[in-house]
Parts: sequence; C-alpha cells; structure tokens
Amino acid sequence: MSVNTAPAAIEVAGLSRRYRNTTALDGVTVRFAKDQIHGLLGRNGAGKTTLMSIIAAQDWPTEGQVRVLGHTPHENEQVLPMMCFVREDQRYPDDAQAKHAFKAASLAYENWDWKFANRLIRDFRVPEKTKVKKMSRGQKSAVAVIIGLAARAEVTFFDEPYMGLDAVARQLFYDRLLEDYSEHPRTVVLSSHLIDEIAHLIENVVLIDSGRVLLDEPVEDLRDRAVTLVGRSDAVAEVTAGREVLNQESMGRITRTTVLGRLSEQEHQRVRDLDLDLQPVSLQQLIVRLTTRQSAARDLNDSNHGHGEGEK
Ligand SMILES: Nc1ncnc2c1ncn2[C@@H]1O[C@H](COP(=O)(O)OP(=O)(O)OP(=O)(O)O)[C@@H](O)[C@H]1O
Repeated sequence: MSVNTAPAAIEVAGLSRRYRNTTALDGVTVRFAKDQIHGLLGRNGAGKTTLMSIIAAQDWPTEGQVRVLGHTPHENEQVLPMMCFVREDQRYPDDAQAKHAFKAASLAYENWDWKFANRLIRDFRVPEKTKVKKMSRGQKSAVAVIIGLAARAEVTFFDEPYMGLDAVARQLFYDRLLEDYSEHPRTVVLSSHLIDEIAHLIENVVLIDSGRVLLDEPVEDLRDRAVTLVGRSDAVAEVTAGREVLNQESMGRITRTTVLGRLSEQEHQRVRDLDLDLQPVSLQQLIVRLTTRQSAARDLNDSNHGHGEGEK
C-alpha cells in the first residue's frame, strides 16, 4: 500500500462525538492530504456529517483534536473563512433570494469568482430572483453547489451535494468541480452514496462505519485489491477458483466475475491464453463488500472484548 506523503490540510486525532444515546464518532484519527479530492463514504448514520461539521467548526467534539491548515478551527477567525461547508439542509433567511445567497457568499469568501459563479448559475438554470425557501429541492442543491464551487475555499466540504440534483445537473457538478480543481487545486471532501459516480473524481477514500474509520486508502490501491474477469464461464471459473467472489453475473456462456486479490504474473499469462478480458472494478461493489466484512469482524471483536458496554 502506498503512503500518502502530501502535507495534511486536515488532521483529526482521537475525535469522539457523543449524543445522549448515540456515539456518532468514536475515536476517529484521520488526515486529509492538502490539495486532493477525498471521498468520505459510509452507510447512513455512519458519522460523515458529524465529522465534517466538527472539522468545519459547526459542532464541538466530546473529545479529541482537529487541526485545519495547522490551526484549531473552533472560534478561529483566521481559519473559518478558509472553509466552506456545503450541505443540503443549509438554512437561508426567509426572504433571501438566490442572488442574495450568492452575494453573501461573495462577501464571506475572499477567493469568490463572480465570473465562474455566473457561468454556474446559467449552467444550473438557477432562478436568481426566486426565494430560496420556495425553490425545488434540486434548485436548492444547485444554489449550495454553486456557492461551494465559486467560493474556491481552501478547504471545501460537499455533504451529499447531489441530493435532489437530476443526472444532468450531477454530471455538470462533477465536470465543473474537476475542471476548476485542476486550475485551482484545493482540498475537497466529498461525501456521497453514489460511489461509482464520484469514483473518477476522488484520489483518496475515507470510509467510516458506526463512527469509526474502516478504511483510509488511495483509490488506486483500493482498485488493486480486486479484479474483474469477463469471458467464457469455464475459463473465468478456472482463474477465479479459490478466491473470494465479490460479484458474479452470467449471460449464456459468458461470465463476469469480480474477485478479491491481485493476479500473479502466471495468472495474468493464463488470462491472456484463455482470451479473458480484465476490467476495472466497481468501487461501489468493493466498498460495500469491505464494509460488510470489516464491520462484521469488528462487531465480533467488540462482543469478545465487551466494547460498547454501558453505551446503549
Ligand atoms: N443532533 C443530534 N442528536 C442526536 N443524535 C445525532 C445528532 N446528529 C447526529 N446524530 C446521530 O449520530 C449518528 C451519525 O449521524 P451523521 O448525520 O453524522 O451520519 P451520516 O453518516 O452523515 O449519515 P447519512 O449518510 O444518513 O447522512 C447517527 O446515528 C445520528 O442519528
């Protein structure tokens, strides 16, 4: 596994957040490298929003430390304008129209780019003079996404920004994010359930489950953990024999199988001899399987060691 040696934009150590009956974060230690796009993934209720809210200083931890660009973000006037947190349930004043929301953002973020913002407003067809409160869910998401992009904050969090956006608008968001990021590199943390849709954008995956980090790995390494083989069923079965199968589909005599593990040089040769196709692995399938497997192992470990007693 390669180690991410880029300097950290965000460093989180031993972070916990407990509510009365819930432990939303449970000793999270993780770093997000500077000027990269990170995917923050996990099932519903895993703790993604809580983690981003605490890093963005919109919530307080019960325990642990956070540093953003070398500073403690909470009540820190120096760091707060460097961060932009885009969330679906963003509240705006009752009378605020979209143009007021953009104006407020332009004043809050020193790197705000009006030219880019106006282009995005046209692209997403945002009715600027409509009150945000009266907008459709997709239009509200578009307002939030435009602010997140045009702010060009040094650290930007997009918490499931696609909620309500149709397929065309989502693609537009991915395209504009990638284009603008390549011209103006910055640190982006993107939480999403549509893993395969964002797979080409993200360089690093942080996967959390029940408030703990299950996986923190470059996407490239993650993809290397499995292979997908397509071809004659008997030939695919020969090469994949004895391996853990993540996914299998058959149509007539053709089978498409994804298995865990790398192929040896010998196996690669066999793949060529048998005329099989090697295809990229679905990150979504891989992550779903790893989440299920690792959280089951952890639950077993916890029950053996009595972890979590007294919390429920
Ligand atoms: N204000 C709160 N009071 C009590 N419990 C909370 C509060 N906020 C979050 N939680 C709980 O903390 C846990 C983590 O929630 P969080 O919103 O961070 O998850 P998430 O990974 O963002 O989920 P989703 O993908 O569904 O948005 C959940 O069990 C949630 O019910």
